[in-house]
Amino acid sequence: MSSDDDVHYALKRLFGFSGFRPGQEQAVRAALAGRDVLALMPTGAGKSLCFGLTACMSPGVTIVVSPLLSLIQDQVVHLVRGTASVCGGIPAAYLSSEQTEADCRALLFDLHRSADAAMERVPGGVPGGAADGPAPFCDCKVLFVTPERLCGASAGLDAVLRKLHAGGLLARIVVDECHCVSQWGHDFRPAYRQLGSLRSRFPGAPVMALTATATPRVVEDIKSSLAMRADTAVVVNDFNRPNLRYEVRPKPDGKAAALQAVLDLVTRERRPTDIGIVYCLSRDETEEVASFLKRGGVSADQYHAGMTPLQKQTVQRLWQGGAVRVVVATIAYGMGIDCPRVRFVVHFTMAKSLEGYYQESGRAGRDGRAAQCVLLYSRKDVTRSKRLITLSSRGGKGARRGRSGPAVDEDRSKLEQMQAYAEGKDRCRRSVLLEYFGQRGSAGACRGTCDVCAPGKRFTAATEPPEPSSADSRGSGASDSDSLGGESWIVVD
Ligand SMILES: Nc1ncnc2c1ncn2[C@@H]1O[C@H](COP(=O)(O)OP(=O)(O)OP(=O)(O)O)[C@@H](O)[C@H]1O
Repeated sequence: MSSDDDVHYALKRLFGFSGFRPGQEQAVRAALAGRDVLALMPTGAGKSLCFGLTACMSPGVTIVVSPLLSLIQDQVVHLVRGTASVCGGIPAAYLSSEQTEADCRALLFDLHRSADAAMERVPGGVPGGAADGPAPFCDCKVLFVTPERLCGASAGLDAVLRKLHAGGLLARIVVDECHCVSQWGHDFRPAYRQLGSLRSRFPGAPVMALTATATPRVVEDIKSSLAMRADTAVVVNDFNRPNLRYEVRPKPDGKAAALQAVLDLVTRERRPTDIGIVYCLSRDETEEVASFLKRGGVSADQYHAGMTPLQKQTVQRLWQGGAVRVVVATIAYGMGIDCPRVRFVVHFTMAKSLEGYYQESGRAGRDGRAAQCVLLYSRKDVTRSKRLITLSSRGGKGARRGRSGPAVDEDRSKLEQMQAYAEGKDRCRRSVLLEYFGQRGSAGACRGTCDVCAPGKRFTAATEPPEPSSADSRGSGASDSDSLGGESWIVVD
């Protein structure tokens, strides 16, 4: 186990941060003590640091399973470039189908070499690894892979992992966005289910699982699906995002009026420099809304799963740079979008679950400053979503695949809870969200920052404190720790 000073020194030396955010230190310390860790931290809380720092402080290579290539690329860039000016860049890499054969082979070769060196250090090649002395240098400390790649038929990767494991250099297996493991989660991904086999494939390698959205039922499912140990440290943060202002407005009847409502919101209620996201249900709808906004003089672009990786990257880059103000997106624009200064998130169509809503609206205000989250609600949209759920059991177009029986019932029940949130007139929006994640005792957390607690109030830019002079309040990455999200954390042993 590392001493207090070691962990703080490494945080400053590697990431340039002078303090931890809530929950980070507990997760890192438990992991460094060799325990499995399940961390539930709200969007933007800094989950990547939990595995990044732990990886740097552990001998060997940490494998990070992440659901999307775009997310993986983003995380690698953040780890390597984000720390470049502080420590020269944490060595991270990824394996994907988009890399050339030669690049994949070079990376696997490097890992093989490290594992061989580890075996040579031990008399007779008996695995002993880290405990037997300083680990040999390995060019890669964090290796990102998709679940399909890790559990699929990649013989090269499998051989490397076995060798690293035998040499005691498989430091940890991290399952990012681990709610994808669960059928009861809102983003179930069949390949995540197979990750449970990693425990028997690599006995002794600790597991760290991270998510921003998991109900108590999903937490139990994650623990058993990943075969996490009985003494797993469960680090649960306060999910409250005090800087987000929640509001539900009736969506005007008729397409033209609904589109005008979004345009008004983006132009009249926001500053011309504010960037934001408008979520829609379908690709066609994103195109329609983006075109309308553009005709209304707003620089907007659409983003959905039907676009090429290059098109998606371009939109994301332009938006993060401020050249595009509004991204009109399906839920494909969600996990891993890490732009600190998003001032508004509008749901043109209701999310299909409260987890989805929490995660999508949670893209706003990651710099800790006030941000507006508006849901435009119409019963017709509920009907559309219900139809998609029914289609999903038959594998219809635009529907979630692979849903059947109890999972479809679960989807219906989640939609009903979302509908209840939208139609609720007397329950604080914030409390409904927090209680959904099992965080009771949230009364008083809102302080008039939702439309139920402050009836008739509009949480526009005019009601927010003035912008600081520097456009990006995150700064160089060498900032102090800030209190994004709640102040408290709980560790359940
Ligand atoms: N201790 C800290 N002090 C200051 N900034 C931090 C700290 N930890 C993380 N950050 C910054 O916070 C931002 C968000 O971190 P990160 O992307 O890991 O969040 P996340 O929890 O993975 O969010 P999401 O679930 O939405 O993807 C990053 O830019 C990161 O550099």
